Amino acid sequence: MEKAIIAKDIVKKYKLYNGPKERLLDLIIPRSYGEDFYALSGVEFEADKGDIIGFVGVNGSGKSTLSNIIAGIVPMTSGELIINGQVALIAISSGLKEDLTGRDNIELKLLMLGFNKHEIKEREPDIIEFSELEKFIDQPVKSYSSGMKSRLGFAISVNVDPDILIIDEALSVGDKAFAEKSFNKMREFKEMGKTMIFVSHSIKQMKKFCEKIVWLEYGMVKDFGTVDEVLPKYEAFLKEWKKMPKPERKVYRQKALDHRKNTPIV
Ligand SMILES: Nc1ncnc2c1ncn2[C@@H]1O[C@H](COP(=O)(O)OP(=O)(O)OP(=O)(O)O)[C@@H](O)[C@H]1O
Repeated sequence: MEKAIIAKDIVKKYKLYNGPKERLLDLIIPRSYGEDFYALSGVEFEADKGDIIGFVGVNGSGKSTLSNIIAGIVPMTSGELIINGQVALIAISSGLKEDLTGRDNIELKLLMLGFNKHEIKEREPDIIEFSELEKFIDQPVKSYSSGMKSRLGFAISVNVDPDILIIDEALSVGDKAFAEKSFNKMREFKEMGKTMIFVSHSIKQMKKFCEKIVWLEYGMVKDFGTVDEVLPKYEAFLKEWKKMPKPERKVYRQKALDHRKNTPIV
């Protein structure tokens, strides 16, 4: 089976500062201030061409960081990432320029992807129609609701015909009818053999749509396998997690982080 994504030992390190002064001082005197924080460490998974993979995990587990690294928006600190094909990421307001109008955003995004003026004019009406933003398309994006931004982002991304489509929570905002239309579009993509990564807190959507699951926990892969293998375990965990009082969650988190400390990071 041809691979669309191979991720090996992906690490993303951020530096956390106590305020802007520390950040500035760290710039002037390198490595003088700030604390290392690993948003991802040792992340590994593979996607075959045509796979639909769900990223799950509680808040802050690293789903968006991993999505952004795969989309080339955020650089990784270390690791190896092989991507076969063009990637499009749809996240709430991802990559939209707030001061530009919806139409300008469409044109800019397509220009950046290498489409010429003629091709842009040809695709624009389909994008506007799909987004259902006809009345607002010449208004600045900063006046849009998060649902409207998500619709514009979705309409652009599916119309540029990517090989790998990442949808990060973009269908959790906005109306049900648009989400249904988007799911139909995604089913079309699936039939065309495109690879998709779907990030959502909705187990129902995961079951409906995904074939494989990457379960992230504090920046590490807790489990990777088929939906039938991984989702029941994740659901059982979530049930316990929701019942867990805060101090217990802290202990759980610490155990996971200690485990990571004992796992060498290359
Ligand atoms: N630019 C940044 N600087 C410092 N820390 C960051 C940065 N971006 C993300 N993080 C941290 O990295 C961790 C992973 O964040 P990420 O947004 O990837 O998680 P997530 O699983 O997508 O969470 P959610 O479900 O809440 O969207 C979090 O602890 C977050 O605070």
